[in-house]
Amino acid sequence: MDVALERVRKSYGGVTVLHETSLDLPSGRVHGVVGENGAGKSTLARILCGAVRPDSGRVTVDGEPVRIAAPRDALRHGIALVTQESAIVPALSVLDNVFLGTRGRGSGRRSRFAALAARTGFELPPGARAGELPLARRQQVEILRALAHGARLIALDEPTALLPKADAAALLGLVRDLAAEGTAIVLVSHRLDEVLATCDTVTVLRDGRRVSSGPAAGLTPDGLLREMVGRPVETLYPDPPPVPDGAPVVLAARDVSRGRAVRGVSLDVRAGEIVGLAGLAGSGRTETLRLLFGADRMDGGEVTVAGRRPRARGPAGTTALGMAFVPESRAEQGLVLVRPTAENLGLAALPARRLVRRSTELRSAAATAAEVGIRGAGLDRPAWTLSGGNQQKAVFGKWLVRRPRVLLADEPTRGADVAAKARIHRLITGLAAEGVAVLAASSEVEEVLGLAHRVLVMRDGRIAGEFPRGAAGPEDVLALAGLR
Ligand SMILES: Nc1ncnc2c1ncn2[C@@H]1O[C@H](COP(=O)(O)OP(=O)(O)OP(=O)(O)O)[C@@H](O)[C@H]1O
Repeated sequence: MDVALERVRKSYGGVTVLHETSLDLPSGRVHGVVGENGAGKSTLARILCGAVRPDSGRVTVDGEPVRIAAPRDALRHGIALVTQESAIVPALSVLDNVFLGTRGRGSGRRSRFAALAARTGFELPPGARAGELPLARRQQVEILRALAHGARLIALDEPTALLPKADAAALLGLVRDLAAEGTAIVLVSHRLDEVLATCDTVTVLRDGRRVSSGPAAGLTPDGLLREMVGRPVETLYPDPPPVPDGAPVVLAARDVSRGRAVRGVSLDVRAGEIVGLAGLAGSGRTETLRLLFGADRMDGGEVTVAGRRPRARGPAGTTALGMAFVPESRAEQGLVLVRPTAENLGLAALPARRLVRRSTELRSAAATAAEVGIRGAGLDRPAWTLSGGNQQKAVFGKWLVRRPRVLLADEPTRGADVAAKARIHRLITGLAAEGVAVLAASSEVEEVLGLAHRVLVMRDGRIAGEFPRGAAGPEDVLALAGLR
């Protein structure tokens, strides 16, 4: 089955976000789509899968135009989209999500599920509530769903953004296998090296225009980056500013525990220090940050900020002491997507000033948006109209307004393009230079090593060890993390 986009165009409120763009997506091929945050990659993928209707242009299957008005129609034509912000039904089981909308019930489904799991290597509990799975695993549910529906074209929007290298490599291996069996794949990613290693062809989008499209062979990450941005970019991670001698401990955790996920974590972060939290998926990184912030209740242990215990339970108590938290899932926990971006940027400041003048809010939001480099439709538009990478910048911006004392960040650069990533790193080191204590977790070991003064490695809910800056490479960290 050969799918093609023919001269599709999309605009919102008079702003064209995708100019007439055509793409051929033949079966058995992996087609990469790259571009800066907001370039139009997700819009393209959503048009293909019926989640967005183009203003003009069409989708054809084997040369015949098809009517795709909704994701349901796309699935009927064998086209499925797997996004970063998961489209699963949280209250349903994994099994029910995978077979949602297909015929057949009962034991037949169980054995088909087992077959799909074996084929993909995904170890998913069929009876678990899908909403309880971590984000990276929910995406696996979506991939199984696409396969269960017999999809012949699967578009994957940043499928490796939350995966450590080994898991990312396994997923990309699966992508190649599916292509070898005849499935057409669209791969949207900011990891240019993996795009080049996995794709047969690559299309570069810039400001909603296709600037190039051709075989991946012969392309380099640097060359792609130049085409993406059309100007020189700063991509080097800055060295963190040195921590002054005698800088006081700001964030202290003692024996923090919750079930089997976090088992007696103790750590100190000093003013101006950036501490990285590394570990494999499921090692307890995300859970530890959530406990420190009070997003989940601890079974035992103590958290203090500058020696003081929170006076109220939960985030109310920790934010009052100056803690800020950039969560893993911006859509669920980071932003109120239906509200304007300006309001989101003012959110964290709310308890301090209960009544906000609209003009003050907009002015303050504009300053923050410029500081973090948000690009998109106006600040008065709902936050969901921002592209993924720009939403991530907004989550960051929201906390800058408050000038926190402690910043907890889980996957701080998820979905950010290469330039935006460097920008977020500069923001983090800038906060550290002002004396903020930073604890940042990432599934990307290189990122933690590049950013932090010191890296704590988690394994099975415990801190397995620690490396000062420059003392370890990615392999050392992964070995301590328990990578086989
Ligand atoms: N419903 C909408 N209303 C207004 N603007 C929108 C809407 N949806 C998308 N946009 C705008 O369209 C542009 C392209 O967004 P898109 O999500 O396709 O970018 P992207 O290349 O996928 O970016 P990222 O790498 O950040 O995910 C952005 O400027 C975005 O703000």
